[in-house]
Amino acid sequence: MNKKILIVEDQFIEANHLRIMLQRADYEVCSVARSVEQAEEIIENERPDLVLLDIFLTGKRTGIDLAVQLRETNIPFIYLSANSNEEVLNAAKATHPNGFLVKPFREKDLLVALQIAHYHHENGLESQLRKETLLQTQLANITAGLAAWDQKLLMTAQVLQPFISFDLLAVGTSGNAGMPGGIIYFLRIGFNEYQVITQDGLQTIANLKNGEMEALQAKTMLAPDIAFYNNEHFKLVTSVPTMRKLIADTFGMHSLLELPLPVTSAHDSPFSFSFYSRRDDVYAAHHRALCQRIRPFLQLAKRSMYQAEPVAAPVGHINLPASSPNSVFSGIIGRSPQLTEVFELISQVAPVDTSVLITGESGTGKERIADSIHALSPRKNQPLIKVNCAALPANLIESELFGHEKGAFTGALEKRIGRFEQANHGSIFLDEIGDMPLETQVKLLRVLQQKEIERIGGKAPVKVNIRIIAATNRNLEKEVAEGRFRLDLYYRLNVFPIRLPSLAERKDDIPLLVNHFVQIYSKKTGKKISGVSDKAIKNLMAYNWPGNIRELENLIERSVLLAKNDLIDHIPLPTQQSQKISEKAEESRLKTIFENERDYIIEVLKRCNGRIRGADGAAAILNIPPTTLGSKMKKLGIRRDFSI
Ligand SMILES: Nc1ncnc2c1ncn2[C@@H]1O[C@H](COP(=O)(O)OP(=O)(O)OP(=O)(O)O)[C@@H](O)[C@H]1O
Repeated sequence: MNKKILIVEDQFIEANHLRIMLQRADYEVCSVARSVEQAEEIIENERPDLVLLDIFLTGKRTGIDLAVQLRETNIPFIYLSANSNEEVLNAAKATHPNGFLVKPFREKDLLVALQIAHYHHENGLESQLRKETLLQTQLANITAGLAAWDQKLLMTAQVLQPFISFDLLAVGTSGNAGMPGGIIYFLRIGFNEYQVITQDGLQTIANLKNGEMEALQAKTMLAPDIAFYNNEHFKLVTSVPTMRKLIADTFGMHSLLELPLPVTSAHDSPFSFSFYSRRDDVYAAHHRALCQRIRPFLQLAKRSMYQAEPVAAPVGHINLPASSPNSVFSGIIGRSPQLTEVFELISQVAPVDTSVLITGESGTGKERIADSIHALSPRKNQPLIKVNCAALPANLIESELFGHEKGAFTGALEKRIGRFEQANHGSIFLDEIGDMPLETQVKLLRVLQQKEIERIGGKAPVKVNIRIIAATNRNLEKEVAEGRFRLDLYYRLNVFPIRLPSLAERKDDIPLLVNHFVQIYSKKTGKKISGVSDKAIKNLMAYNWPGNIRELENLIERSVLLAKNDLIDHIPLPTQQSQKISEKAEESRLKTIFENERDYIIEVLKRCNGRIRGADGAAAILNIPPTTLGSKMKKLGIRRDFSI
């Protein structure tokens, strides 16, 4: 059956042109809307399979306003816009479009974008369904199991987390009709690690007197049905003294999703799951829809808990050791909520073959994340081939990636198997994908679409079965807007984006990281260093880490090398401030080889305007190959814009 497309475009000529292109490709154009209002009416009557959506339309509302509704009703859409302004792109991106075409575009671009959008939509739906079936099975297994009720609750919290992300889950009954423990709280303290807090425990943490909590509970009216509260709504529901306000204030929560279970008999008391998140604007209509679908399973789980052997209610707050998938991420140090979120994304995406795009500043650990995605995937016993797209010379990149036949070009003395073929049945990590030349991008797109490669000089394409993990520290939307990165490739790669927070965004992880690196480098150097003083840690926490974890690691390595005592009590930081204050002192201080090398490379890069390759590039002046310069810059934490 032909797919039904709705065009939302207020320019008559453009809309007509689109209609012709679509009909030529056998799509059915159900209508053309000039405003959001018209589009809403058509969507209600026709339910198109996909919407092509201009951003600026006749009337007050924009395509971005309509996109929010399309997302909620699960209709895929592609933006069409002439406006490449970054702010608009960011607002559009926040609505998770299935594609973005920058006007003017070619017929070919439109057709590829449509194919990609359908592919993503269908795959997204399919994998969502698969995951949800798994969730239902897990809930049914918990229900049928023999664990005590508090264990069952903990297991329920754990299996819900990937679907409804929460920092605190309050679950239970305020009526206390036979349910031991009343309400119990699960505070997330790590990936799959929860602190279990009883009502007594909460009273202690919140510093309440006897009777005060009961008074708050009595004033807390549960919503009659599933409801979520973000932003202003959240402020409103937490403005009056109730349990919601108590939890929001005590734990710094900003969003709430409430899932009450239906009361089915006179003996039943109100029982609910309340998911709280520290992030703003987390819960949405799709969470409400999911809650509706899983509610019958939770109802069964609740009954089984009533029947479970009553055990003494836990006193105070206790830690229930959860099975520890943390160990899977053992090389990735950190427990901050920002990193925990990344772990969650990894565990969701690793088992499926979806392409992953890891973004984040240089030195945030993108390569580590790629390693763990591969290690957690069914391909873990097959190779993970790593390619640094920025370090490959432009004239060799193709033969490096796709291989060549003997004699394919001057100098091709032997047949060469490219990296893609080496990665067959495994994964390929394309680091610095934003630096890939445009001509190679076209070829990569073909690998993604057709799952085959062509060796240079080869006679027939070779089928490959590869999982793609790409990473970049560039802003790819900006690269697309400026014509340096292909939009169709961007959408193919950006199926599952993972953004790694900078170290400055997760400073809570600094003490753990410092400890980790101290241990590594003490072992390497054979020194017995017990740790770093509190004062030094405080200084490290105050610094803003432009070179991220790599910079921290380098600094600790140097401090361990230079340490004279078993406790490192001072770590000199390259802060701009301290540099200014003590410029004189700095002049008289002898620099280390590390600092000298770094400063010299930065100086040369500045003179070459950041150019690395070519006769007047930094590598030629330094008389080293560009690839060596690239790895030195990486090691020394120097970015391409030669800042550190
Ligand atoms: N969470 C972490 N725990 C421990 N070590 C880490 C962590 N994240 C990164 N590292 C270490 O920091 C250094 C930089 O990490 P990595 O090379 O993965 O960064 P990157 O984001 O890929 O950098 P670039 O964009 O420059 O390629 C590596 O030595 C890595 O082992």
